[in-house]
Amino acid sequence: MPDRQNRPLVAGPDGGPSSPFPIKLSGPVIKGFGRGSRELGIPTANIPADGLKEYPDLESGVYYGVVALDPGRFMYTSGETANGDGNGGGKKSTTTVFPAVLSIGFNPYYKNTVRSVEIHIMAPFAPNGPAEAESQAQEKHFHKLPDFYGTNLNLLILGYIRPEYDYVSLEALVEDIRVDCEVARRSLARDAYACYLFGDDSSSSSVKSEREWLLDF
Ligand SMILES: Cc1cc2nc3c(=O)[nH]c(=O)nc-3n(C[C@H](O)[C@H](O)[C@H](O)COP(=O)(O)O)c2cc1C
Ligand SMILES: Nc1ncnc2c1ncn2[C@@H]1O[C@H](COP(=O)(O)OP(=O)(O)O)[C@@H](O)[C@H]1O
Ligand SMILES: [Mg+2]
Repeated sequence: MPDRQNRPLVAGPDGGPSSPFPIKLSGPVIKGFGRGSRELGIPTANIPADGLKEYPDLESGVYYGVVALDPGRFMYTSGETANGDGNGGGKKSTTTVFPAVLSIGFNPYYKNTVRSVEIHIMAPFAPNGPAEAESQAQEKHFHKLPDFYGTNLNLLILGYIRPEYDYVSLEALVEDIRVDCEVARRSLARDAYACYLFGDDSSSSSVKSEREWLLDF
């Protein structure tokens, strides 16, 4: 395993997602092994891996992106952020678009035999990006929502962070995931990525259509 001390805190080009991103995956939230919350303190919404068949070359690893949950089953009600709904305020849709970090693969630490897609949904942040203090506060506790098993989830993967690793301890795995959350937040706060979260009027037609897909349930 390479040096995990001095990791870059931003991943992917500043100009926006580049091929093969954005990658679209969706499906109902299913049960995993129950380790995310219980052992790591980091809940991950697992969705079926079938959608990966369309991307046979996609390597296992850790990615960042944006997520929406079917508002017919799950409605986000927290007023934690500056804009509350995470959509930048005053937008047509009230469905929250969340920043997310995810793992695709076999979880080498646990030696799974089946490939899984597991998404940790992070707290929404304001359109001008997470302030340093807000970011540090979020790092202390991983974001927890009420359970939403069975809810349809749409995911746009926007960038790649790192390969999956085995670890010497659970603490080392959790610490790397903490840094992944920071990398995802900083990467998504850049203008060419934040538009997927906030959908401002000046967004390009491709961003608009990808957001339409994201919010279509
Ligand atoms: C951002 C992120 C990065 C992860 N990186 C790794 C990793 O490098 N190696 C690993 O074995 N598991 C990794 N995991 C997966 C965790 O081990 C997994 O979330 C945990 O086993 C929970 O599984 P469960 O949903 O089946 O309960 C990562 C998970 C997340 C959310
Ligand atoms: N921030 C969050 N991100 C993802 N899932 C969350 C979050 N908060 C709560 N959950 C809930 O926790 C479940 C995941 O917990 P986890 O311990 O990983 O269980 P499982 O092994 O069944 O995936 C999700 O399916 C979802 O219902
Ligand atoms: Mg999980």
